[in-house]
Amino acid sequence: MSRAFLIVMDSVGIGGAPDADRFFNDGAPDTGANTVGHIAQACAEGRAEEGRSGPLNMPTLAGLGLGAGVKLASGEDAPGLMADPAGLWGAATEISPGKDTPSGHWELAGVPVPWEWHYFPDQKNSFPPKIVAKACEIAGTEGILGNCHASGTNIIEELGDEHIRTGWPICYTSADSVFQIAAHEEHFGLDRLLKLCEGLAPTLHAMKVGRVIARPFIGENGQFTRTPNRRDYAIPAPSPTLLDWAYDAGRVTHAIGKIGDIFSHRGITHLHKGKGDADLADHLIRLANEAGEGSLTFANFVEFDSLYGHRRDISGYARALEWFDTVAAKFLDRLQPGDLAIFTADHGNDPSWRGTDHTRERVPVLGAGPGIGSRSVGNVGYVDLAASLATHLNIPAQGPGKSFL
Ligand SMILES: O=P(O)(O)O[C@H]1O[C@H](CO)[C@@H](O)[C@H]1O
Ligand SMILES: [Mn+2]
Ligand SMILES: [Mn+2]
Repeated sequence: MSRAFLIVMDSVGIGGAPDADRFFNDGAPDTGANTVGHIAQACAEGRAEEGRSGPLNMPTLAGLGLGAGVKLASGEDAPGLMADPAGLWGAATEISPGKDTPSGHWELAGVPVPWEWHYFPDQKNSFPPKIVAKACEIAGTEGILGNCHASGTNIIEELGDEHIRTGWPICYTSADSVFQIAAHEEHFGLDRLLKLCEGLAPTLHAMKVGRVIARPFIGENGQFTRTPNRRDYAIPAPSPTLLDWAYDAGRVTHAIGKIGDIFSHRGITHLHKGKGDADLADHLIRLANEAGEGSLTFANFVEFDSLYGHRRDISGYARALEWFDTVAAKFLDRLQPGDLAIFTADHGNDPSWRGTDHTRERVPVLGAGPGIGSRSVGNVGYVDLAASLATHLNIPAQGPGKSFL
């Protein structure tokens, strides 16, 4: 028996998606977007100097083959990361018709999305009247605020005071298939916000809206901050995923961070959450020491995406990558003979790109563990990660993936 770890660095794409021309930011295609490549280039050119300095410094993940993966996926150089790979390395391509978190994670877990998501139009009154009416009915309010595409941090700054005055929830969406509700934890109430999201979810899921997301915030007088009590209510995956395969085979499955929400809490025996990625890193490192034989640990580190990608903050994203690299080193040091850990991502979110939405990209495949050795797996599919981890764990896989082990 051996252990498996699947670690998703949310939005850490490496460019080169063959269908990037079918995905958009601000109405223009994502062709050419490259999260890691463009951050590395900005760092090398001195354009990412806030709170850090110089070329992107990621010795551990670059050592496994991150820079080589960027080159393979996109043909571009990633200055500072072009070490000779010492791990199992490659690039993975998504086929699901969405560049969002559930699509990416489900496909990495072996299940491509078989349907088209419903997206709300980028216009005044993005939401149909029946959805607005349902939100009002559950919330017990005369109306909603927002009803448009927005950045979550901007909209609470704009509408936070009005929300406190009227008591109306702030409902907004983005280029993703999401219905997001921002509300004040004290004035509106956190429980009331969660009940509102939970109550709306079945109707929105029936329309193939991927997630209803609670976005609680605190503060007063135009000064508002979001709290860690975000909660995602996602449509269940259409068929059993890697988590279910492991669970059904009697294995222990550890979910770190958002994984529980993304998989509607299916196939999970242990949930490990935290206030931020630093807490999640502690969980990951602890589980490298403690996870039992035959277990699967599936982690998501969200702050690359939520704090820096959507905010188009290149320095911040670079700081997060450099910090995470030190976490990866501590984690890898604790792996045991027979273990396999794969670092990957769910989509891109190039902080140098136009707009504020995700970017369609390939993602890295970086496999490591004592005895795993160095080899290119080439260009694989997202689903092949699930098949490979199933092979490693010696459990039956389902769906279209092929193991690269
Ligand atoms: O701007 P915020 O609220 O962070 O929203 C972002 O977070 C959502 C879910 O990950 C994305 O769809 C994007 O809109
Ligand atoms: Mn994501
Ligand atoms: Mn995102």
